[in-house]
Amino acid sequence: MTAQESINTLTNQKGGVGKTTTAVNLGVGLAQQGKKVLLIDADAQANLTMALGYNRPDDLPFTLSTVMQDIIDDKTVDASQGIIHHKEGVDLIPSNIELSGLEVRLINALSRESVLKTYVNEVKRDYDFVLIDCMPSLGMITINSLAAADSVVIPTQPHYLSAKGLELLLRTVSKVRRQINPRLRIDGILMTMVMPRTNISKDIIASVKSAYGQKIRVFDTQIPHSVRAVEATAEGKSIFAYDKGGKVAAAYEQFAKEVVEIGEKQRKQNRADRLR
Ligand SMILES: Nc1ncnc2c1ncn2[C@@H]1O[C@H](COP(=O)(O)OP(=O)(O)OP(=O)(O)O)[C@@H](O)[C@H]1O
Ligand SMILES: [Mg+2]
Repeated sequence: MTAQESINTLTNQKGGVGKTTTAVNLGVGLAQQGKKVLLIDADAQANLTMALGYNRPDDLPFTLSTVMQDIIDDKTVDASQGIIHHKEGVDLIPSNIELSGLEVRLINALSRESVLKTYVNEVKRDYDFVLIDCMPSLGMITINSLAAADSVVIPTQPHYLSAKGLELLLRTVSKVRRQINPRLRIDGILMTMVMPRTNISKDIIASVKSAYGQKIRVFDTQIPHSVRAVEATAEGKSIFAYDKGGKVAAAYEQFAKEVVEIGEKQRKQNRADRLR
């Protein structure tokens, strides 16, 4: 497999829907499929950084805000500096609270939408997948993530799915596509924390499929609700390291395979389009 399969951003401006949990477990799941994966923590809350066991992100000397600030200041960036090689087989650009200050500084920066893209372009050749974990907002850093990405994965808790919220996100993606990043695709909606036996989950998933299924894929994989997922994060481990035989690990393994498959189909499609 060639490098640079895909740069995916996990976005939903709704908080607590499973973006970070999906970034960790999709990332490690892809690494277990033999892919080289870089995880980028694009949230000042640093949940992704902490979910991988770095409990004191504010002590880290080198984070996403360091590189992005260097790019804004037009300094040369040593792209590999500060990348953490994690023992579960993924690489990580961590984050900390300093990223919240950057949100404001970006407003006056030159090419303010493409600072993260400049960085990703430097590092992506070393990876098959770059996964960007967004914060729950549609601010400048999230716009930077959408500008840097090839595609968007939208984790959604069926319980909280708000049609209005999804519309806003889809409008933002369309706007980014028109104005900044024409190649941006939506890979699909991932149902997280699903309680399979409850009617509310079933009804909401069915209504999402009927409302959006024509335009947007709803991934076949659904991530079940389980306290194991919460415990794994608290321990600073992926679900594969924490509860390998459990249903959440099985679901994220299946999701990683689904993402690889979709990527392969997409590349075939891109090649066919180029030949046309
Ligand atoms: N499959 C699951 N089953 C049960 N709880 C889960 C599951 N996935 C995630 N959680 C828990 O739900 C909470 C929110 O998850 P997570 O932090 O991944 O969401 P997020 O979208 O990244 O949140 P934010 O918007 O704050 O960045 C966390 O406490 C997490 O441990
Ligand atoms: Mg998060």
